[in-house]
Amino acid sequence: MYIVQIASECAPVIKAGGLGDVVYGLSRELEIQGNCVELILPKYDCMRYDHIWGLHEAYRDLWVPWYGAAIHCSVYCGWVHGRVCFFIEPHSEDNFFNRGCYYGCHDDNMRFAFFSKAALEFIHQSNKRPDVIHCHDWQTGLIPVMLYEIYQYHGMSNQRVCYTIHNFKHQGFGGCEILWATGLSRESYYFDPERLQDNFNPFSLNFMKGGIVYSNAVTTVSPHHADEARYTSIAYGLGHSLYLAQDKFSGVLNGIDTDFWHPETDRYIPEHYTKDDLAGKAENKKALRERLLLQDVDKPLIAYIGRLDDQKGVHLVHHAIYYALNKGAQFVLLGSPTESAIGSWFSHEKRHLNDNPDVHLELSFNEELSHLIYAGADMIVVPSNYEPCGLTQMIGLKYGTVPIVRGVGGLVNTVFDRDYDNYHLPEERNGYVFYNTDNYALESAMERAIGLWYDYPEEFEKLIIQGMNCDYSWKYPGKEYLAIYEHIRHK
Ligand SMILES: Nc1ncnc2c1ncn2[C@@H]1O[C@H](COP(=O)(O)OP(=O)(O)O[C@H]2O[C@H](CO)[C@@H](O)[C@H](O)[C@H]2O)[C@@H](O)[C@H]1O
Repeated sequence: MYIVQIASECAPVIKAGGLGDVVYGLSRELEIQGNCVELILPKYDCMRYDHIWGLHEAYRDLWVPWYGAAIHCSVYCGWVHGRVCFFIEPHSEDNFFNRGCYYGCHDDNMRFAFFSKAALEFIHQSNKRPDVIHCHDWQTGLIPVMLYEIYQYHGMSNQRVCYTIHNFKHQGFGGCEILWATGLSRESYYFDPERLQDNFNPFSLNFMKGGIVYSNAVTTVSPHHADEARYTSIAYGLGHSLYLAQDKFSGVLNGIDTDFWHPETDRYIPEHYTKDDLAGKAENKKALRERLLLQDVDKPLIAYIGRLDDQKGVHLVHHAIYYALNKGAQFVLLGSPTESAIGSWFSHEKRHLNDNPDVHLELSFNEELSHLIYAGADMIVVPSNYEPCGLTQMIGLKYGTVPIVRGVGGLVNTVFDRDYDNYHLPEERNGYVFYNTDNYALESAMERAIGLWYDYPEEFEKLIIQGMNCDYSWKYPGKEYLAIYEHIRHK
């Protein structure tokens, strides 16, 4: 099958969070399973060019219709760790992708509406005719809309769209300017509850709703989160749209790319190790302590890695730091704040804890350091308010780092409480789970984990190995996506 992935991120060249990992990892797996896969991405000025091989101009004159005129674009092609990627570079005063950031601009909706239009225009003009176009999150929600309403009349009537929602919180909104810019035009047609009109604000168009309404298949990134989206308010107002789309909506658990995330081959960690010989893990713990100037003592090391965002339960992340220190553990945090208030809060904590030899807070995005933390820590906390899938617990498991998670979203599908899980045999359990959002709930799980580490080290090691035995690779999710593609292709 010929599949084109269109997204705003692809790890490691463009990565703000888990979306990038998924776009890369899924693409690689689909190729391994015998398919032809290409990716279309924006050409940001700040992406990691050192991860692109053979970048060259592949298509010089792509004119993309925009506001009744057209914007001139170049399309570059290069290989990102083996994946063929096309990067779209517009030449206009808007400077859509030369902003020194991926997201967070006042005109993000216009930037990604343009990217969506340009991606379709590129497919159209270069005569690519993929069987399936797979788009991701709000940034590409307009692709199935434009495909169905415009491009199918220009020789693209056989293309089918699978649309994956990684986070319902960010949906992409805009007014009639989006319609005029993209050439969709007809205001009264799109400002309709059955099309793009937002379910709560009648004066707004909703990109993600467009993705749900117009795609042939809609997925989110774990089965449990699909249920949450259907039956709770976590779909942020899109519950009714999902209800209407119920026949094409499902949850497919993400995987992790076990070529990139593997303690036996990881290029960023000083010592490799396996589940049969964990000595290397202890060496990585030492190296991590050295790098972050933590004291080398007989204490467990607990980590948090992720965006510092309300979604991630930052109040519990904060509490976890102090609770760990009180209970005789060390704590390392690697977090990228998504709001200035959260950034200031954690910067304040960082200064406050600066001289403590048992804690380090790193407030930045650092891919290399994240690998060393996964390899060197004993436990990883994921106390999210909601979590569509969550990759850090799966990466943690692969590296023998015991997850302590809140039982929501994909965390429910991947972490099974050592002491209380009713559905898995003791030898299949791999971590600790708590449910409430208060400090006591978190403490109940952390206390059990730290207690096991101190009092029953052999039992703790058994838990590590059980976690390393879990297979959260892309092998099975890749097959599930292929089954979805096959299904929509023949419809
Ligand atoms: N400061 C930092 N430095 C280095 N690396 C960092 C980092 N902060 C995060 N990362 C890395 O980014 C990824 C984050 O994965 P998450 O599952 O937490 O995704 P996120 O919430 O961004 O995305 C959304 O999409 C993904 C993918 O579908 C879902 O799993 C998730 O639930 C949903 O919220 C991991 O690879 C992690 O190591």
